[in-house]
Amino acid sequence: MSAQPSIHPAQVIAGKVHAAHLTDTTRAGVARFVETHGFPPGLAVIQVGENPASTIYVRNKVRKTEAVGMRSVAHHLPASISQAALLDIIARLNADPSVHGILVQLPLPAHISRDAVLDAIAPEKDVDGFHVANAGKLAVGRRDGLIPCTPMGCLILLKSVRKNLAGLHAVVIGASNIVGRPMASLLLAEGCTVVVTHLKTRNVAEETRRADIVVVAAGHAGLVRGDWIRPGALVIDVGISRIETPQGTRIAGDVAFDEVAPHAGAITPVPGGVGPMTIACLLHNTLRAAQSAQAGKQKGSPP
Ligand SMILES: Nc1nc2c(c(=O)[nH]1)N[C@@H](CN(C=O)c1ccc(C(=O)N[C@@H](CCC(=O)O)C(=O)O)cc1)CN2
Ligand SMILES: [Mg+2]
Repeated sequence: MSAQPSIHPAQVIAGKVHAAHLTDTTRAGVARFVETHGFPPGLAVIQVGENPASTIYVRNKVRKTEAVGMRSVAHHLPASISQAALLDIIARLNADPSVHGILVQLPLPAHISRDAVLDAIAPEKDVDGFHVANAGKLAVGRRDGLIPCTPMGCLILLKSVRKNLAGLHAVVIGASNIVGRPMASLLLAEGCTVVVTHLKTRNVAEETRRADIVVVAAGHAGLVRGDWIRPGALVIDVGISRIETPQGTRIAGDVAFDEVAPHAGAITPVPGGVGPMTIACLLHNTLRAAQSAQAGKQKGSPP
């Protein structure tokens, strides 16, 4: 009998199921919070302009925030709003004790500085984890900051298939502040050897072929091909692109799923993989921010 190549279909990681579990845990935590303090955690969501994808994500965030028993405050602002007026709204939310989390949906219109807006959010209310203070804490290995939701979701999914990631070789494709860089910091904190590839990397496939873990956040549909992946590797696909096909629009990830799945040990699908974890982690961060705010008050209150 001739030897057959050892091809085992990958475990498909059900992000939706993991997101539902995390959301259940948050819902229970919110109930305990309300019982203890007599009011719910509050999340303010700011959307600027009419980006259709943002409208869907914001609507989902509001719905899911309320579904776990938290209070949601939505601000939908015109695309023409000035940066100063937006900063003013953020300042008011920073000062509002009933608001524990604040997020500004990205992308922002071109006339507004993303960094100026994100850094205006009080770091302890920055439930996206994008403020430079939270990014800095993560980068230096501190655990007391708020962690960006998508990379946190990726890590939870990775650990659902392999508890101990120490010593593994991880390759992150994409160096954005929202996914790639914080993902690299989280993997480093888990004990991985981490390579971050980006637009200027000469041969990305050469890097991924060595990897036990590949996290792809490139925004380039189907970038990662079957022969980029070493047998048994864990593959996390953060990409979401809308592709026009003769059958209509379809959502595609950055990984050519049908080619990669036969080689991978485990792989996330798109849709239904990382995406649902992003909002579940946002709710988790909001509860955590509310708990920290209350603990801070108790510490600071007179005996
Ligand atoms: N302030 C922020 N802005 C943006 C973030 C963010 O975390 N904070 N991330 C993305 C958008 N995003 C949440 O805001 C987000 C993207 C995708 C999903 C999701 O569940 N995707 C589904 C597919 C849904 C579809 O498009 O049809 C999936 O992958 O299964 C949730 C949240 C950019 N902006
Ligand atoms: Mg396999």
